[in-house]
Parts: sequence; C-alpha cells; structure tokens
Amino acid sequence: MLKLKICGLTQAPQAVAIAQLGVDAIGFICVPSSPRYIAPGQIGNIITQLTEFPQLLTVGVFANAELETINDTVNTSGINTIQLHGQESPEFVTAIRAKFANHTLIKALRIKDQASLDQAQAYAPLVDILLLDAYHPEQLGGTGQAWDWNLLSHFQPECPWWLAGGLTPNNASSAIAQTQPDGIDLSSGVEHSPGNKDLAKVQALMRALENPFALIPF
Ligand SMILES: O=C(O)c1ccccc1NCC(=O)[C@H](O)[C@H](O)COP(=O)(O)O
Repeated sequence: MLKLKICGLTQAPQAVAIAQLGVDAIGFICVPSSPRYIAPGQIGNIITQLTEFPQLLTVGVFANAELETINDTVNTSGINTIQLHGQESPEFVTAIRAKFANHTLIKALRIKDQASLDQAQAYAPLVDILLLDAYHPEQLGGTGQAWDWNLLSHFQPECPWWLAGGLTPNNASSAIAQTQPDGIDLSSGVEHSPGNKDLAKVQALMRALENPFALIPF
C-alpha cells in the first residue's frame, strides 16, 4: 500500500485536518534556515492534538544537525520519526539508529546523477526508509523541483523508498506509475505559501491517487 507524507506543516488545525484525510506521515521542518521552520515546542503542541491518530508518523526533518540537537528536539516535541535530510555520513546515521532504536528513521538523499543514487543504496541497510528528493545547489528541500526519474529504472534498494521533489496533485499518479515507489512525499505542491498547506490541494491529491485517470483541477 502506497504511503503518503505531507511535509512542512506549521499549523495545528491543518495538521489535524490532514491527519483526518488519512495520510500516513506529516513532516515538521527542524532546519532553522527553512521558511517552513517550526520550533520543537510548537511541534509538541501540534502533536498533543493528534492523539487520535496513533499510527501517524510525525516526522522531524533535520539537516546536518548535531546528535544533541536531534535529541533535544525529539524530547521536546514527541516526534516518532527522524528524517535526516543533509549530508549525514553512514556513521552518523548508524549512531542515530542506535540512540533512537524505537523511532522510525528516514534518510533523505538529493539525487543529481547515478552516483548519488548509488550512494543512496548504501544507506538502505541503516534505515527504515530512503527518501529520494531533488538536488538543488542552494536549497536542501522543499524546492518544488522534479528530477530525472529515468535514473530509477534499476533502483531496487533493500528497504522501502519514497519519492519526493516537485510532486503535485497533477503529476503524482504518473510519477508513481513510472517509478513504483513505496511512498510519496509532497510539500510545496500542496501549499499556499511555505508552511501554509492548501487542504483543497491535499484533497485533490488523494482523489488523484484513488483514481489515477481523473483530470484534477490543479
Ligand atoms: O521543505 C523544506 O523547507 C526543507 C528544508 C530543509 C530540508 C528539507 C526540507 N524539506 C524536506 C521534505 O521532505 C520535502 O517534503 C521534500 O523536499 C519535497 O519538497 P517539494 O519538492 O516541495 O514537494
């Protein structure tokens, strides 16, 4: 069953509404330089309003953060999933795996070419999920840019992998058909402005996933 993650949330009512739509994961950007940044205490406040969704993955997205920073954020916010979205080494990922054994662990890689895809494969034994995102020279994520999915024709990692980068209600179905991921992750394709999600677009996305051949008005 395809998993769906909506990332870059900052507002509690939107988080509750998106959880009610039945998504599998919601993401909070813990990267201070991002326009979608949200402080650990605010994440915790949102998560306390999501107790009726015990299966929901509440994902903290970090990029090149210190282990201590991740630890403090996990303790303050109550997130159950850690997404490492920077240039974290396999050794660092292994240390995070050991310290947060009960948390779901996602390693995101920004794919530029075959070499970066090969590098992604190397992280598969270390994590629960690989997330493949677009490479951008100046932005770490939330770029709204798709990438060359043809690179994925022989990609078969030993763990589940999720597709990200420039997905929208309009292109998600064809992206899934072409690349066959275990999940998808969207941010800017379902928002009004950074951090402010567009619930109508999330609903349009879910309709598109239910009926891949329908024309979606977005
Ligand atoms: O979204 C951000 O602002 C961000 C900043 C720094 C690191 C990661 C970030 N986002 C990570 C995500 O998981 C996004 O959902 C992913 O990059 C896809 O974004 P989009 O292309 O806008 O759908």
